[in-house]
Amino acid sequence: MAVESSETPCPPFPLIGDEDDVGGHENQAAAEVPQGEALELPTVDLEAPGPALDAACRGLGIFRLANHGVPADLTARLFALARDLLGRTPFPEKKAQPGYFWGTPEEPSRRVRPRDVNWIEGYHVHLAQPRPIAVGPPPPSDDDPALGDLVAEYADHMARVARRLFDAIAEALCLDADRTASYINEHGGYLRVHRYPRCPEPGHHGIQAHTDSTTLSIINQDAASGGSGGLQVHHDGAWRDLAAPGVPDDGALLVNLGDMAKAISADAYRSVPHRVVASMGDDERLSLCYFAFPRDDAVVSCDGSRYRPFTVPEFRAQVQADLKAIGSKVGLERFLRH
Ligand SMILES: O=C(O)CCC(=O)C(=O)O
Ligand SMILES: [Fe+2]
Repeated sequence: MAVESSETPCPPFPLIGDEDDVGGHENQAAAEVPQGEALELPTVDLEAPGPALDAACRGLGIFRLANHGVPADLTARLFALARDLLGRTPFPEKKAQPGYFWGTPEEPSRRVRPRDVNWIEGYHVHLAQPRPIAVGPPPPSDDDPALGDLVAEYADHMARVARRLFDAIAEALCLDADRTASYINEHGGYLRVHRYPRCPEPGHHGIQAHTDSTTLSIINQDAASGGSGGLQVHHDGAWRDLAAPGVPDDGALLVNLGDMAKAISADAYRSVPHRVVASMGDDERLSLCYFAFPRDDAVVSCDGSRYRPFTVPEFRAQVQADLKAIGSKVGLERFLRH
């Protein structure tokens, strides 16, 4: 049995209670690593990143970003539209829309257990596609915004923020002009609009633990999600919620570094393991996530690095091969020099 009927907006997420292979398995999510105290994140000011940026990248690998210049009303309109589209549209209609995804993309070669299916749905947008961006349904009338138009406007802000941030990172890492230009492709990459629907059963993840394969990722969570909103970071041997910001709804973005930032800094910067717990209370979580990678033709390398030089297409191919063979990403360890 699944939770959904064809009339409801909820995708057909499977329940753990219906698993037929539970014998001998512990509930992984419940049995896991201890939960530590909420983590206070440093704040970096995009207008004056200074030494705080380098320190945050070396320390936690995740920080709040203030003074980013993304208009609050653009974010609010995007969240309102996404909430409406994803929260009300019957699932069969949603799944026919361009860019829609839900759950965990299944590898044909392996069976994903119900407890491993992510309780998430949303829209996935490749930013390199020509505009107008084809995502979601057509707007009901010419006076209504198309999801693709709002996403395009938001993506332009993300590109500006990512470039500015990366220029400051490149300066801190003393990267040459070529690497500064090519280690982040701010107009490529992708953007995801996430909804974590309410989940009726404990033990599920919104997104299971992972590191991003990006240079950097920028997360914007809706105000209703509060401080942490289900996002957790693995730090000092425990999963930690994020402490609420000093000022509620301070409008800051969250930035986390990914594997490419770790590689180009010879492990000086952290690619932080994180996950999202499934939405259990009354608030369901929404987030806008922007993912930026090096250009495809950039050779990712760093003096003194443990990793051999590689390109993003090589890295992606390895991740896909590992997902197929063992069901999970191995990541940078696959690129260690011998
Ligand atoms: O939705 C979020 O806040 C985080 C999602 C995430 O970690 C990812 O998509 O890689
Ligand atoms: Fe992530």
